[in-house]
Amino acid sequence: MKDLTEQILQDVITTRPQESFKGTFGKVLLVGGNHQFGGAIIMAATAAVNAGAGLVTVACDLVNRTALHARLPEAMVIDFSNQAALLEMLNGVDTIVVGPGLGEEEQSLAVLKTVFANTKPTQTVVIDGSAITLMATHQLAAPAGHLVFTPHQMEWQRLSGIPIKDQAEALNQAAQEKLGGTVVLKRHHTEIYTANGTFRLPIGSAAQAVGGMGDTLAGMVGGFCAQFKEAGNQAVLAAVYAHSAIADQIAKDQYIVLPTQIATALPSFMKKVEQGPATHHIGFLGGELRC
Ligand SMILES: NC(=O)C1=CN([C@@H]2O[C@H](COP(=O)(O)OP(=O)(O)OC[C@H]3O[C@@H](n4cnc5c(N)ncnc54)[C@H](OP(=O)(O)O)[C@@H]3O)[C@@H](O)[C@H]2O)[C@@H](O)CC1
Ligand SMILES: Nc1ncnc2c1ncn2[C@@H]1O[C@H](COP(=O)(O)OP(=O)(O)O)[C@@H](O)[C@H]1O
Ligand SMILES: [Mg+2]
Repeated sequence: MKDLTEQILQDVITTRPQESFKGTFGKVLLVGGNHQFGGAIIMAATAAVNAGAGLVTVACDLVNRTALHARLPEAMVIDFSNQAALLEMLNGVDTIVVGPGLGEEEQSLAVLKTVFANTKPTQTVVIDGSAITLMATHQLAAPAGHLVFTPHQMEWQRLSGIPIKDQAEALNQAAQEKLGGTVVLKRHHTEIYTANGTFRLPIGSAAQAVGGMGDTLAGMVGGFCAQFKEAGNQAVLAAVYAHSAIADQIAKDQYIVLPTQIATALPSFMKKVEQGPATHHIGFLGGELRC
């Protein structure tokens, strides 16, 4: 297993081409946020927007619409129970993030089945939270697309059948190969299982053990995959690294890190990476963050 380094940020977060428009940087659809877990999809969508996705739409329970718009007017919103609207959005985006706050009710399952039946091989599909649990409990086949699973250890137990205490590299790698796609196994020192090897995140801390931290990561992964398409899987690795690098910065002054602070800090963090380590005395991750 190879430790990720800051270099992954330099490799992926490059200067935007000036001859461009919002479509250049990818269209993301985030599906989740039922009547109970609206905060999850708001956090994920905020992370996707702040990570630089060109155009972001949320499909959720409309009870969350006002809150979403009040927090994030950059995002558009559709009703996740409106089949026609959902199909149209699924057809028009590059990247789909499904699961944050989706819940495990009948309605959640129906929405997930619609998503899984209508993705395309060219799309990136980030499968998080409730979507992983529903996939496991209802034995749903994986959808078409470049798949990125982002389970925490219990979600990985549900999906892979490997008990948490047995989640070691060889078993996890075998389960990833069977499943296809990339697996971001979230834990202290998150592990990323890919078709091209296994990586370990050497940074991050217990200050991140706050509800919504994974929802934020899922949105960041979606945003990075949409914007940095050519980077492929490297974009996933960069999102995972940036998420905890920002958290470590904030944790220098705070006992806990709020997930929303990570999203807020993202644009300035990415600018520092773009400028490169040479412009800073103690490395670009040593600079001040706005959050
Ligand atoms: N503000 C919002 O709207 C928020 C909405 N959210 C949304 O809620 C939905 C459900 O997601 P979930 O992760 O909260 O619940 P679930 O999948 O049942 O897992 C919890 C169970 O697994 C166990 N467990 C063992 N190891 C673990 C580990 N390493 N990491 C985590 N858990 C671990 C754990 O053990 P326990 O804590 O009881 O000891 C417990 O028994 C999902 O859609 C998500 O997006 C949340 O993001 C919160 C903020
Ligand atoms: N002790 C810890 N050390 C490092 N990272 C942690 C720790 N606890 C939680 N995290 C990170 O926080 C996130 C938690 O994800 P998840 O459980 O899905 O949160 P939620 O569903 O509440 O948004 C993951 O990225 C995980 O790696
Ligand atoms: Mg989660």
